[in-house]
Amino acid sequence: MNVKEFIEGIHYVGVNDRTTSRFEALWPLPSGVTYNSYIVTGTNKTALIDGVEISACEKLRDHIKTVLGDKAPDYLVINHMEPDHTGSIKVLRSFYPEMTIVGNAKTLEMVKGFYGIENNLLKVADGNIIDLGGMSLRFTLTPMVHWPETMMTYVKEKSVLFSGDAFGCFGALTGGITDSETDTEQFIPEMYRYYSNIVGKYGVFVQKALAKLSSIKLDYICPTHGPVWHDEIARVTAIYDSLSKYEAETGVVIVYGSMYGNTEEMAEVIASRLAENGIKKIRIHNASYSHLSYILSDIFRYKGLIIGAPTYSNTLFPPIEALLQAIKTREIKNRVTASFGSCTWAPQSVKRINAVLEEARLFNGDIASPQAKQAPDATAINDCKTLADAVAARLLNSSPHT
Ligand SMILES: Cc1cc2nc3c(=O)[nH]c(=O)nc-3n(C[C@H](O)[C@H](O)[C@H](O)COP(=O)(O)O)c2cc1C
Repeated sequence: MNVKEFIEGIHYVGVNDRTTSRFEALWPLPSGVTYNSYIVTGTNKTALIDGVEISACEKLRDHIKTVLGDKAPDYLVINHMEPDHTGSIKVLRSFYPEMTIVGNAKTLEMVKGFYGIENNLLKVADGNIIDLGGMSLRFTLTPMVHWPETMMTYVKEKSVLFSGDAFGCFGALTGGITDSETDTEQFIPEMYRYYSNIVGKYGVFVQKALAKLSSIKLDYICPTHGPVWHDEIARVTAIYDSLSKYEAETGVVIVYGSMYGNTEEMAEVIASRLAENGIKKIRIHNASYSHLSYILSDIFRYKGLIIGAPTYSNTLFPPIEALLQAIKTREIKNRVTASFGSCTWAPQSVKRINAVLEEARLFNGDIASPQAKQAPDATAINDCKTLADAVAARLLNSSPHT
């Protein structure tokens, strides 16, 4: 049972889920996920911060009982309405009818809309404080750090921030609750994947939230997924700062689609030539086999992006079309991009890749796109090498993390 008083007066009461295979019915969960919930105990009142997904509700209730016995929490604070945190609130309400649900104006509208709950609600605004007795909850609105209602809750007396989805990651906990007690290397890649897929579109809003939080003292960050951050606060806030500015490391992601190996051969030539040019961090994805979430995670991480595809029914091979739309949706910026493709009679794939890159403001028109007709011939191979040289030169001449 994951119940632990990790700071005096603050308990972790969250739940591990190792059976749901896809988060939001989209993102694979090879190591599971957590639904984090916390209890803050003051001398007069108690507050449950964030709830859990409906299937985890019974476990959450057991955890609450372990901490509070038969007493009900006085408040349930909702930092984020997404049902992986609120799916349980109707049932929790039936367990604890006297518990007041706390949220901002947008949250409470959603509480009514999703769950039909209209009574015993407390509306809070930016900067409002609830005093629990020796512990206080201060609310900071951080809209669009995922949804419009998202907010964070700060306990000044302990310098603890309940950050909602921000700083969260996929992966169930493996015994330890805080980063001091666990191997965080299992979670950091999953923080990149979580950010890129779930929060990535909202970089501007993450920057606004980071600015709002910059003056407060942070000893613990308690997100809704993954471990509680304490020792590694500087590391995870730097990751968030960098990702939300669309900064990237020197490295190249090559993503390609290929049915019969012709486009794949071009990808291999490009990768070899990049390596000859001194690029070490090269990540290659066959888009029919790598899950989109891992491809996007690498694209957020590395500065170079080279996309290749065959022409398919007079347009683009479908997995690459889907990838391009996902890139566009996330408004990814500041990448060195290039494209390549293959066809048999009428080339369309490169035209389409470049058109979507252009719509996404990611098109570098000065790097030519190699095209193979049937198997790549000497000219196509040579053009792939020229492309790799141009991308490498751009990357090696720009400073890392820009
Ligand atoms: C279902 C299907 C649709 C295709 N549509 C086109 C097309 O519209 N125009 C074209 O020039 N080639 C088309 N091709 C041919 C491929 O683009 C070409 O063979 C290419 O080299 C395949 O690359 P790959 O070996 O990387 O899969 C099609 C091939 C398949 C299997």
